[in-house]
Amino acid sequence: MEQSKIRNFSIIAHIDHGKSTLADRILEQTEAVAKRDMEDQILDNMDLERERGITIKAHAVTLVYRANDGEAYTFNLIDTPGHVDFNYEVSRSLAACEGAVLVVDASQGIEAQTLANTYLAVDAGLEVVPVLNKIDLISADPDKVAAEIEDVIGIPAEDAPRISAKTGLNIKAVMEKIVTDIPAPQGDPDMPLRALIFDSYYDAYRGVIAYVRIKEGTVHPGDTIRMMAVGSEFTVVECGILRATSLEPAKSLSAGEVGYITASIKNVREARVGDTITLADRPAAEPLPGYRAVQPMVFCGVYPADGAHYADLRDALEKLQLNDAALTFEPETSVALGFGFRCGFLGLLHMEIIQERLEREYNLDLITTAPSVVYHITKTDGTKLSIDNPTNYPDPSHIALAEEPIANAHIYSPTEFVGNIMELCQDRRGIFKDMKYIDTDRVDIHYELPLNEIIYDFFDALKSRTRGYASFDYELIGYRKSELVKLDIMLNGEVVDALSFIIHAEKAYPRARKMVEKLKEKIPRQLFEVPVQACIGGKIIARETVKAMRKDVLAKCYGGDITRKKKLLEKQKEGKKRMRQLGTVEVPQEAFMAVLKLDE
Ligand SMILES: Nc1nc2c(ncn2[C@@H]2O[C@H](COP(=O)(O)OP(=O)(O)OP(=O)(O)O)[C@@H](O)[C@H]2O)c(=O)[nH]1
Repeated sequence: MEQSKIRNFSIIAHIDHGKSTLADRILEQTEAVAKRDMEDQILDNMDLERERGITIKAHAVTLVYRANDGEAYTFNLIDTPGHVDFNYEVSRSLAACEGAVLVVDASQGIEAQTLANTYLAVDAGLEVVPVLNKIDLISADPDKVAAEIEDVIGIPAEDAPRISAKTGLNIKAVMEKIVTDIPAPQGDPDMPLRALIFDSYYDAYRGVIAYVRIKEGTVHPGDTIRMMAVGSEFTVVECGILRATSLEPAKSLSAGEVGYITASIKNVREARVGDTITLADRPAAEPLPGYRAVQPMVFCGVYPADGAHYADLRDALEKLQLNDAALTFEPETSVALGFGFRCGFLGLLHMEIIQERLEREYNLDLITTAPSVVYHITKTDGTKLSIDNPTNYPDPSHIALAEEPIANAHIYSPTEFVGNIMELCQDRRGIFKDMKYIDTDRVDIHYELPLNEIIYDFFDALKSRTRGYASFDYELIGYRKSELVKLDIMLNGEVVDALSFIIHAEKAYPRARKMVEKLKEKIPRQLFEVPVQACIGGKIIARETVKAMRKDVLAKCYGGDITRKKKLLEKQKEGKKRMRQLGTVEVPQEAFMAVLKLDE
């Protein structure tokens, strides 16, 4: 294929600004899919994605567009996820392109991820083509938003296409811009192969399907390829082009092209996003820049509600991991919850998605423990530890230095909420850095926030304090010394390990208070009195008591209606299944959930 007729691009946007809708329209207008096959948001093919209306994994598709100049152009459209948890995937997708279409909602203006994603694109050296979307809305103000793009981002936007992805208005203008403004790829097809893996997924029949951008060289079926970072080698079974609803085999893929490679690879870990593929017998000297193994940032314990389902949970996690190199898990045991797994995630959204998929697709009932970040501990004897599980937190007398991860956070909001936002950030131990005006009525507030203050419910709290108007973006900047303590919860005098967590000393008391109150509320009365206590290193800092009483479900059942009695007893039994016997105390699953979401 002639390189001058190829355009490789991504669409980037803040969440909900219309990226997927625009992709659909482009697919429709290039007739990549017959109208009748056109399902809304065809690129978002995971059920959960469609339901939540977010894009989780990056996808790609090859299209043919006949431009006004009469020529046929090959468009490789690479979709990117819009959420911060998946930033690494965004930047790898961008590295596969020469340009990015920046979609900005003309009724909302620039938001946190508009800027974060634009910076990623600019860093990757891409040509950014701005597009003003949703001009069908009465509240749209394209002139103002165009000015905002010029002022804040610094790219010309006066002739940016003004479109409605929903109604299909002006989509052609976007496609012409792609042809005229985005450079064609360059790269020598005769050089040693260098192909960037920007996405991969596991298919039960073919093994891993690696989505690649060929930067230099050529690859054919039968070639022996080597993954430069991982080091493993495979024989190419098939390569080809990504059509909207199918994979189309080709004789070869060469420099400038985007496509897929299959090579009987058994696990996505062998074909990691960001790795460079080369040929084993004629390897490239250097891999493409920027590969890094993604590190999980948030950890939690995941346990089957019914211990008998442990093996099912393991199978499900293994299956999910085939497709998700960022998910980690290892067996863990808890006195309270039995056998389960310590799982690592990129962030909270990633964690929620995995939990939901486990429950939904694998029909598992789960109990999860409070999410934790990774703390760095230096012990008095000099050993350094990374702690992601409160259970492994050393005795305070052995700790010389405790450090926690810190994030750079940017919050974009209308000016009227600045007070509320600052109050929230201050309350979350934030350090104010600066505040910039985006335009007369919106600001960019920059804070340094401890990651463990973000992972609980920061986003929800931010939304409720700003009536949903604020947007938020963060990146990890490093570790900082902190006063940390491990807070334990005791029921009837016994520590429930699954409820322990690590927290800043200043926050420990109010949190302990709330937890014991919540537990008191959620734990049903038992045959005996149950003290609920919170303690730090054996010192009790809060206490409540669950009074003794047995709930007699038959109390209201007068007379001799045996079927009704049976029904009630059955119901009680059902409820019990969801109870956990913790030492001598029965705790409903609900109680675990409740203490994780204290603000509700
Ligand atoms: N009125 C109007 N609504 C639009 C337009 N484009 C998209 N929308 C709506 O905006 C919402 C978000 O659109 P999506 O395309 O899912 O947004 P997205 O940017 O892909 O979101 P993520 O996949 O989460 O990143 C949907 O409800 C769309 O129907 C438009 O031009 N006009």
